[in-house]
Amino acid sequence: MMRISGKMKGQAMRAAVIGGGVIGGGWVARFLLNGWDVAVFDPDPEAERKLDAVLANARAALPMLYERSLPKEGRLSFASSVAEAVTGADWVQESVPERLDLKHRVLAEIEAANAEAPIGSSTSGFKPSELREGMATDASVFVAHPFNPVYLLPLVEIVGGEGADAGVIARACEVLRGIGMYPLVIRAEIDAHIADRLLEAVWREALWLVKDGIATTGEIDEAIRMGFGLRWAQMGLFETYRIAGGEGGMAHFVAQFGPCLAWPWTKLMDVPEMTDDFAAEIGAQSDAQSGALSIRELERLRDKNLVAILRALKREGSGAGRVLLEHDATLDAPGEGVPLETVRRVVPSDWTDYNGHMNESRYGQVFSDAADAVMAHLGAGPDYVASGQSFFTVETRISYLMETRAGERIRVATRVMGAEGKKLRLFHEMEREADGSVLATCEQLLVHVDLGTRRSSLPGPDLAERIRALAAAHA
Ligand SMILES: NC(=O)C1=CN([C@@H]2O[C@H](COP(=O)(O)OP(=O)(O)OC[C@H]3O[C@@H](n4cnc5c(N)ncnc54)[C@H](O)[C@@H]3O)[C@@H](O)[C@H]2O)C=CC1
Ligand SMILES: C[N+](C)(C)CC(=O)CC(=O)[O-]
Repeated sequence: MMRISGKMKGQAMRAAVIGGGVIGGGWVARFLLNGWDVAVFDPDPEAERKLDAVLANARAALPMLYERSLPKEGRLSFASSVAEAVTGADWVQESVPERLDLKHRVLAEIEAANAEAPIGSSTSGFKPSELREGMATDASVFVAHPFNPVYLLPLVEIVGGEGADAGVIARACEVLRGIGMYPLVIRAEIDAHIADRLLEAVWREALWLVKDGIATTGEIDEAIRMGFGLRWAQMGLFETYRIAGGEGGMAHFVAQFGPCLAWPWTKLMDVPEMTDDFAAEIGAQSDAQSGALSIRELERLRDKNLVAILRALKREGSGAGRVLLEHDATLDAPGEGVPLETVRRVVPSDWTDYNGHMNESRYGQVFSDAADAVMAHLGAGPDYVASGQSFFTVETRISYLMETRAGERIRVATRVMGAEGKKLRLFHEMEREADGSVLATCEQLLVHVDLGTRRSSLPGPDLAERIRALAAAHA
């Protein structure tokens, strides 16, 4: 009977990743950057070098998604066998190539060395019942199918299949949420789960379009990224089509476009034969389209775009942006020490401008966030605002001392410099975490406000006393 470790917050959790290729490497990054220790086993002598490249990309991208710091990065180790990697692990993620005989062999080795940890398989297409065929116990492996790049995209399709332990699936989902992912539990096992079934239909049609000489690989990509690809990222398929039905919604959409399903718009199950010539033609078109950049360069471009898209979705709380907001809320908030630490984060790339450094408007945001953290520390956070009282900033003076670049970790230390009646004076210092250099300072004057009258007002005696105590501590 498998279980998930009952370790408490603060205790290092350990994942074992078996197979450190494209997907295994992504899992390693996702776990490590969320504070888990990770042991990897991969017989490829180049595995460590390749993993380093994936990790460098992940470190440059994932932390930018958050308004708070991710936990301290975990420790990475390379094991010399499956058994060594999985012994004592709290989670095992199998990510070896998509061959059932190989998966059976590796899963049996995992099970022999660790009969307790849940074993997620990254398989794109195999059903859990197929994976379990070679195993001694009944339900120790389930499908945990991620999407590339695993360190940025939240979706993991979870398929337990018949006989899976519902409690373990529920706990597995909790673990995945803890590392910022979105587990989608699929109720029935089918070949290729949900998403790859959809993707394969699109892939088949795209191959036909190339094969029939209708479109090149580049034209097909433009058809996706200039139009429906953008829609899919934020509303998916059904919600998008509901809107496409106008005020009549889905009913009108189905009435209008339902008959098209019977027309020869698609070739579906008719698969173009992948002859050597056809494979070479696709390869040549793809080289002409994207060959100017190396795969690593393309990965970095992809990651930058994904970070920007995800951060835009986060602003609206839509789609994957909602997952990010929820994960942000679980990360440790600053708000300790004298002076008070009020911001700790990474500078996202969309905060930089044509001069290649953080734009001045973003300093305003950082210091505004710092003031919010002071308010929360004083017990004047969102609940206080909802009760009809708040602070307004009436004056800000920022000194830009050094350049701040994308990807840098910054922290803000804040002192209460004075508190007289309705007025609260703050002084913020923004530092580069790596060397403690002061990058900018900010003097801020806030005034306590009654949100009912929208005029300045004295804070109540309890808040006034907390402000006085903090000012005294910072004097
Ligand atoms: N590439 C993709 O877009 C996606 C792949 N997947 C699934 O993830 C799994 C892995 O696929 P990729 O990472 O793309 O393949 P890959 O070829 O990039 O990586 C597989 C890795 O497994 C290693 N390996 C081979 N035999 C091994 C063994 N006995 N023990 C440990 N490691 C071994 C290889 O050296 C290689 O580094 C497959 O099941 C695939 O279906 C899932 C989502 C997306
Ligand atoms: C091509 N693929 C079947 C391996 C793709 C996936 O499984 C998911 C993805 O990341 O597209």
